[in-house]
Amino acid sequence: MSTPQPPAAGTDRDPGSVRLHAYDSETQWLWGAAVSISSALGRSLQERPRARLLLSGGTTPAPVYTALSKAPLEWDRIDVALVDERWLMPDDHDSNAYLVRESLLQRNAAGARFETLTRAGRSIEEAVATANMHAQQPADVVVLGMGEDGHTASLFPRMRDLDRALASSTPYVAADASGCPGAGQWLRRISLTPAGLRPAHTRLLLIRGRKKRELLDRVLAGDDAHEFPARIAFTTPGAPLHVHWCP
Ligand SMILES: O=C(O)[C@H](O)[C@@H](O)[C@H](O)[C@H](O)COP(=O)(O)O
Repeated sequence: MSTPQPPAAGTDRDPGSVRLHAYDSETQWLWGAAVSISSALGRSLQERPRARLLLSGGTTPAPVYTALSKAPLEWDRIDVALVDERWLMPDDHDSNAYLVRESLLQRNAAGARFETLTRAGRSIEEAVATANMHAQQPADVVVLGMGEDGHTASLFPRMRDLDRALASSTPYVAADASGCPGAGQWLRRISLTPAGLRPAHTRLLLIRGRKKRELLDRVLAGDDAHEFPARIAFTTPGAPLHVHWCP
């Protein structure tokens, strides 16, 4: 069987509720994704006093966040929060909060209001309760990533309590990723759940590289989120999923 070829730059494919935006270069990808996020936020701000943006960490999205920080939006009307977090304080360089601060909350976006998931002196239970309180305001835009094991947010294949997280009625849960190699050294985490993703108006998945493109095909070929938790990105009812990919 031949390797599936990605569509040409900028072409869109629509297998149901998933739209693939495939670009030839990193530059096209980061601007394509940044413009999509910024347009969605701009539309929300026309309709509501404030907009809410949920962001993932990982090694992929920083260039998109840097491009987005230059968008001419009314950033003081935008609340930025996290899809997930390792159980690290926001000033830890390995935290997702640190990544978002360094890449997005600069330039025009410096005036956005930022909600970290962790805070000194707060237990993980208190942090989850606070996240669930803030999430009463549904997200306008959710930016997801996908690990090479098919995880998204901090929902890992074979994670203890994955069932509970997938079935949770609350938008955030505490996660124990012991025994999940994809979690690296950060085993205690806080994660968005399908219940938290469901009300979002716009969903994006940012991925790069041939391996993730091939993984995406496998992920899209089924619907069991236990095998690949990233499937919640398109199996959770609600907005279509926009996948932005480049080699
Ligand atoms: O805290 C995290 O690890 C992230 O929020 C996580 O969900 C990320 O989006 C994926 O791991 C993809 O990461 P990469 O882009 O590094 O593959």
